[in-house]
Amino acid sequence: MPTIQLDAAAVRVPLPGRGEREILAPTTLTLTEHRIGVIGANGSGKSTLARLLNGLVRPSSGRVSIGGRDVVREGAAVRRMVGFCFTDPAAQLVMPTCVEDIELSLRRTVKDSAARRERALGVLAANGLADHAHDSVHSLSGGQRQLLALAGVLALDPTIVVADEPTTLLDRANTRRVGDTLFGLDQQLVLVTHDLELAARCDRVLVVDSSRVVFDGSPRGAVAHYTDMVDVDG
Ligand SMILES: Nc1ncnc2c1ncn2[C@@H]1O[C@H](COP(=O)(O)OP(=O)(O)OP(=O)(O)O)[C@@H](O)[C@H]1O
Repeated sequence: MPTIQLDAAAVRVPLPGRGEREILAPTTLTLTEHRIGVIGANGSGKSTLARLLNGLVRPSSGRVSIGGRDVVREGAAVRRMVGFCFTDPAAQLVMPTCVEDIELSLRRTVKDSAARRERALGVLAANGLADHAHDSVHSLSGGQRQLLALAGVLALDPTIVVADEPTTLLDRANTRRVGDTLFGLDQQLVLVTHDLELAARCDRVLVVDSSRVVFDGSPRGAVAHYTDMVDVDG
């Protein structure tokens, strides 16, 4: 698996007229496991940590590298390596039909339009969406929409998939479907989630609280740490 490296990476945002606020404290991590979970309360800094990994957020200080490539200096190369899946697939799905949406993902990598259509249909089939190729994106269920957004990310053959709460908007059956797809991937997975069952399927889990990683270890230890924290805080 590629090495995800954070060296004292911190994120600060300006507070108008009041200096700065640290939304991620200096964080040092070396992540090489296949499946890495990130759990923690709302607003704790999980998305900020996830977004650092493909340059959607830049470190204010410190350094982040993916497979030895710096996310700031080699941003384009890193974005090719790291596919990012958002909580709300609407953030990613912009074309009228499913096949056109996958074609949009492929526009830079497959120049010939007939080859692009064929490849897009193959990607849909591989993700259980073959029957919906020519359907409107809006006619899909929430789970199918999330699978389509994920298919668009996978079409680009990333070496790492970062998924930021991809099941938060889904019911239990669709959570299981999307979870099974994510955990069936050969690629390295960084999964931000509120679903402790999904977190338990990871190889290593980080717990984030008040802008810092407060636990880093086994899924069992992480879930126990997190539930203790919630119980203490009420
Ligand atoms: N660009 C920004 N400017 C100002 N504040 C920000 C910015 N980005 C994030 N924040 C704040 O930083 C904190 C951490 O946000 P983040 O989205 O990383 O949390 P999270 O753990 O992913 O939360 P959730 O589970 O609700 O998605 C929040 O209080 C958020 O409002």
